[in-house]
Amino acid sequence: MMENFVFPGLTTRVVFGSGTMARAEEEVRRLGHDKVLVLSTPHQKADAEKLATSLGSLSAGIFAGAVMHTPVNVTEEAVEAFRASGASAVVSLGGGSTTGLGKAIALRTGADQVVIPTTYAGSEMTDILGETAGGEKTTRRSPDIRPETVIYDVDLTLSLPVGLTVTSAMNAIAHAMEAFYAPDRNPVIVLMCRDALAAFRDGIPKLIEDPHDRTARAEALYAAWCCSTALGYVQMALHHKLAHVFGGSLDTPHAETHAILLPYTTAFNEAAVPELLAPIADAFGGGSAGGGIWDFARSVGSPLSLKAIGIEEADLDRATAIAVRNAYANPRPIDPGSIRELLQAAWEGRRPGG
Ligand SMILES: NC(=O)c1ccc[n+]([C@@H]2O[C@H](COP(=O)([O-])OP(=O)(O)OC[C@H]3O[C@@H](n4cnc5c(N)ncnc54)[C@H](O)[C@@H]3O)[C@@H](O)[C@H]2O)c1
Ligand SMILES: O=C(O)CCC(=O)CC(=O)O
Repeated sequence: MMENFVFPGLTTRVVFGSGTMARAEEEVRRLGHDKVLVLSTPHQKADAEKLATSLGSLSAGIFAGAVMHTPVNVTEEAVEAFRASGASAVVSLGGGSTTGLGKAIALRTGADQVVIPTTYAGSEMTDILGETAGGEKTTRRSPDIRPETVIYDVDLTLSLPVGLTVTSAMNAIAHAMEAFYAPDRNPVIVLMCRDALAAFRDGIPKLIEDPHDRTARAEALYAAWCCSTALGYVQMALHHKLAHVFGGSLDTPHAETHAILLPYTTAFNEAAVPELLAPIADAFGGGSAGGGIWDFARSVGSPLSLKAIGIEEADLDRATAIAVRNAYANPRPIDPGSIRELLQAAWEGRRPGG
């Protein structure tokens, strides 16, 4: 039977395709701005400079200091640069770290945001901002955080290294996984997530063979848009909470952390809501959602254990304590014992369900 639902509408304008970055000027002007600050990480500064040049008189300069997990001290420096530049909007060129910085600036100054994503992390379609201060990551949601315009340019993802292609896709799949059981899910989001799973399942092996396969890159970026949209309209639960604990308190790399935890959080919640996670088992096989996603992760060379990214076994108790501190809408009740068991399995890299 069809469940009751609310469909909130999709508010962010999306421009998708190949070569679409050339439309940045038109999109900024469409929002009514005549000065923008271009944002990037230090690694993508050359790309930001090219973009700023192409924006001509619209460009008020570049801030190329975005850092993973959005540290508040970096944001403060960027806000100062934004105010000094005379810009009224930001153009964020890069992965989730750059998008996060743009959101943090927007929240503090009211700036509009045009985001040009270059990974599959999926921050661009959400109203979520995670920020790190004092060794802890806190998350908030607000309509003021959600970007006004997103330009997906397939060409910009051709340079994404294979390792990050795989783990960033796993990060996106995690958004779909939690959307399937979110209390505020709706049929449109569920359809988008099903389509995204198939696109990643078929596209990622092709990108491992040939990272410049434009058709597969387009499929993967489309899938990333679907998953980001899902994350932007539903509540996050255990999986994202655990990823934030490791990222915020133990400074683990974001995409890898998601990739490693995903089979375990999936299996944990599958025990409570197998019917809601059936699309994952359908997409990846393996006899179960948790087992299927672990098999897929192994087949595409995704990291499989927390141990492999430098987490000490002794860190698991602290991570458990932080993870159970706040309540969130998880379909299976959470207690320290079961979370510690989940983390032990993820630390060792054991296949869920044997
Ligand atoms: N708020 C949200 O809704 C949301 C959602 C997902 C992720 N995030 C945040 O995003 C951050 C992680 O984002 P990420 O995984 O995209 O990492 P990232 O943005 O830090 O990118 C990783 C590295 O890859 C480089 N890079 C990005 N795209 C590239 C490309 N096409 N070619 C070559 N190099 C490229 C970047 O410059 C950076 O050095 C975290 O801080 C996370 O919390 C937020
Ligand atoms: O901006 C954040 O860090 C919170 C949302 C988020 O990180 C989504 C994710 O974990 O991929």
